[in-house]
Amino acid sequence: MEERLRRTMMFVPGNNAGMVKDAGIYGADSIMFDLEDSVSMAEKDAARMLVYQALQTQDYGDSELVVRVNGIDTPFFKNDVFAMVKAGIQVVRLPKVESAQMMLDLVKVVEEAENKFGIKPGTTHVMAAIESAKGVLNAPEIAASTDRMIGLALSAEDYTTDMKTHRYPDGAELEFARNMILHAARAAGIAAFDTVFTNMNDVEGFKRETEHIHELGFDGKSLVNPRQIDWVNKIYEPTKKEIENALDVEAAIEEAHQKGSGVISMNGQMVDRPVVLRAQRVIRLAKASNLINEEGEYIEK
Ligand SMILES: CC(C)(COP(=O)(O)OP(=O)(O)OC[C@H]1O[C@@H](n2cnc3c(N)ncnc32)[C@H](O)[C@@H]1OP(=O)(O)O)[C@@H](O)C(=O)NCCC(=O)NCCSC(=O)C[C@@](O)(CC(=O)O)C(=O)O
Ligand SMILES: [Mg+2]
Repeated sequence: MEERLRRTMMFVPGNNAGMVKDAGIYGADSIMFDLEDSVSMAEKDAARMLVYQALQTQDYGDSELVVRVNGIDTPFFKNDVFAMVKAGIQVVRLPKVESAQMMLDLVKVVEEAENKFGIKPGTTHVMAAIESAKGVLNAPEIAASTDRMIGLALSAEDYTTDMKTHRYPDGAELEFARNMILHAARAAGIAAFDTVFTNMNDVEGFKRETEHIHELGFDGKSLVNPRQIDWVNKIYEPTKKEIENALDVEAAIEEAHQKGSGVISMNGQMVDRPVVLRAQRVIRLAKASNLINEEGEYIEK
């Protein structure tokens, strides 16, 4: 199955009826309804109900639908998971994950809910938000905890609090966590999401951070505002040179396969499986940015 692009995962406060209703119009790769920290204690039940109803009635287009449920140790957790699974959510994001066991406990409840509501077992995927030193150190076992996992996310607001620091413009305080999470995710074959950037007035800071995590190899970022979607997409857009090279690689490997080989030389450059995989990702990103036409050619903008 073709890997899904997950450049932008936008938080939508689950108690904000307007935002929940319109969340589909911005073109986020993933929409993440939040039942946790953006919702006050008094509104937990109302938010769950609002998101449940929206999932039944709204059209969110091609966006992947994710919900951040309340933590496993809260009185809201089980009701959140049951309601969201019943509503057909695609991914349940568990906050403040510190061990593989927490993911297994989540999966047990997801399984119960799938059985209860007659949903095909295994349909609902899960992901973990890493928000503490313990979570970062256990990232490899968390990433590999269950076949339902689609990704790990760094949650820098809680993480920096746990580390007794705060966020700095150069992001040095996050480098270890970023690298651990990225390596754990890649080793398990799942996605890695960088953290939210919450200062809406610092557009340059947001872009600098996104360029950095793009270079490191993150699939994308968690976002708090729709304006951030285009900025991320622009940074993840491949260049004309990268796209043309990827198209040449596809053609060259096709020729190699026809000759019964898995490797070929293209302008003196060896083309083999890893080069092909990179080219395929470039082509997926280019298609998502409308930079390749039906005939598979680069579109000059
Ligand atoms: C930041 C701000 C207040 C700015 O307000 P502003 O008013 O300046 O926004 P404007 O740009 O003016 O809005 C223009 C139009 O977009 C609409 N619109 C805006 N935001 C939208 C949105 N998110 N979804 C859909 N629609 C949206 C809006 O309704 C308006 O629509 P309209 O009136 O029709 O024009 C607002 O965005 C917002 O509330 N964001 C969500 C905050 C949130 O969810 N926080 C919790 C997650 S973090 C966390 O918990 C930390 C973490 O756990 C994270 C981890 O784990 O990763 C960790 O530890 O790190
Ligand atoms: Mg948090």
